[in-house]
Amino acid sequence: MNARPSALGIEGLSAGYGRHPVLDDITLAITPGELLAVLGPSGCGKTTLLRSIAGLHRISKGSITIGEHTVARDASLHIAPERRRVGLVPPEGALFPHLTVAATVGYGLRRGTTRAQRAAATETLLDLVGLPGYGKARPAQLSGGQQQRIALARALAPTPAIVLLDEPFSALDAGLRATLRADVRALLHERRITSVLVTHDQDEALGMADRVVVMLGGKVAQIGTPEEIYHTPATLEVGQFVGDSIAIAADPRQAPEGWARTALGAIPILNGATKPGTALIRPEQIDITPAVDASDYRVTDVRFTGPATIITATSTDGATRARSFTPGDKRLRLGDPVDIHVTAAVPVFPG
Ligand SMILES: Nc1ncnc2c1ncn2[C@@H]1O[C@H](COP(=O)(O)OP(=O)(O)OP(=O)(O)O)[C@@H](O)[C@H]1O
Repeated sequence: MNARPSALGIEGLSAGYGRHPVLDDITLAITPGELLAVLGPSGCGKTTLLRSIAGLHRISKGSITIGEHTVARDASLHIAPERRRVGLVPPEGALFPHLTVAATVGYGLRRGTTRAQRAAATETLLDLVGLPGYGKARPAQLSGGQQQRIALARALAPTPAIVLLDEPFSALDAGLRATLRADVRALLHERRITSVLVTHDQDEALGMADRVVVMLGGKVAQIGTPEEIYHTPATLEVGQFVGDSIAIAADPRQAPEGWARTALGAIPILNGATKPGTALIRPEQIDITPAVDASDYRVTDVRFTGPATIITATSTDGATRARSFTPGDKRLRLGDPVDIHVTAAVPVFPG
């Protein structure tokens, strides 16, 4: 038994729109202070899950528990959003244009506090999100990133049990997105704020979260640490959705134990597969080097990206292609004959 209470527990949750089912039997638990990312392609139901937790969408089956309180059970129990102690940060802040920053953040502070207490608490929150002294500003005077910081301060004001972030950085340009991700992650961790981050951005999910839930087609496909999701995907589908990869036929029969025969030669395998299947290989697990002898592979693309050069090699019959990330310039040119080595043990999936 796990003695640690969950900050959020979801059991057998199903939900949809009218007759259109979206979420199918979702079960997951979040520990206090954890940052969980929900990662999935567009339309898989991420926002519906977040809105169900927030109480903005009625579930049809299962239950949602926040701390010790069950806030939704089947279609029969539905606690109103304002009584769930959740703070929501929507994709583009959705700040009221006519309210000042102080009024926006102060709005969420608990009733019963004096004006002076609210002003002090507001300033503390603005400090926390890196915008001290911005109380008098209005949304139109703020950048997109500043608006998102205010939306976070507003969500944190009533000291919620859980903060839900719905694609909070999607409207920002790349540089600002990276800064804000790092700042928000540090803030949530320092304060041990339990949070759920919905995103379709893999870098964001892997780089920010303590654990990641991969959702495919309304179901939980895998829950794990970013490293587990990336290196030991539960299925070929998860592996192909998260990160770059190539998939090739692999046959562990007629190969030494722990190895499989593939079009790239014998490769080491991870998960003890004994039947023919499909190996999933990441570009950083592939080494492409100038051919020592005659080779069936030629360089078909060289792409410089700054920190790495991406080299693609293709077999002369066109059937097999491998991609490799290599730091710097490997002095390979289009058309060069090459050898391909798989440098790490990789998973093999059935089929
Ligand atoms: N109000 C609605 N009425 C009917 N169907 C809806 C409604 N909102 C969403 N859907 C449908 O539910 C499914 C899941 O939508 P949802 O917004 O939860 O997905 P998502 O994973 O958040 O997608 P995205 O990353 O594009 O925001 C989609 O097929 C969508 O068309």
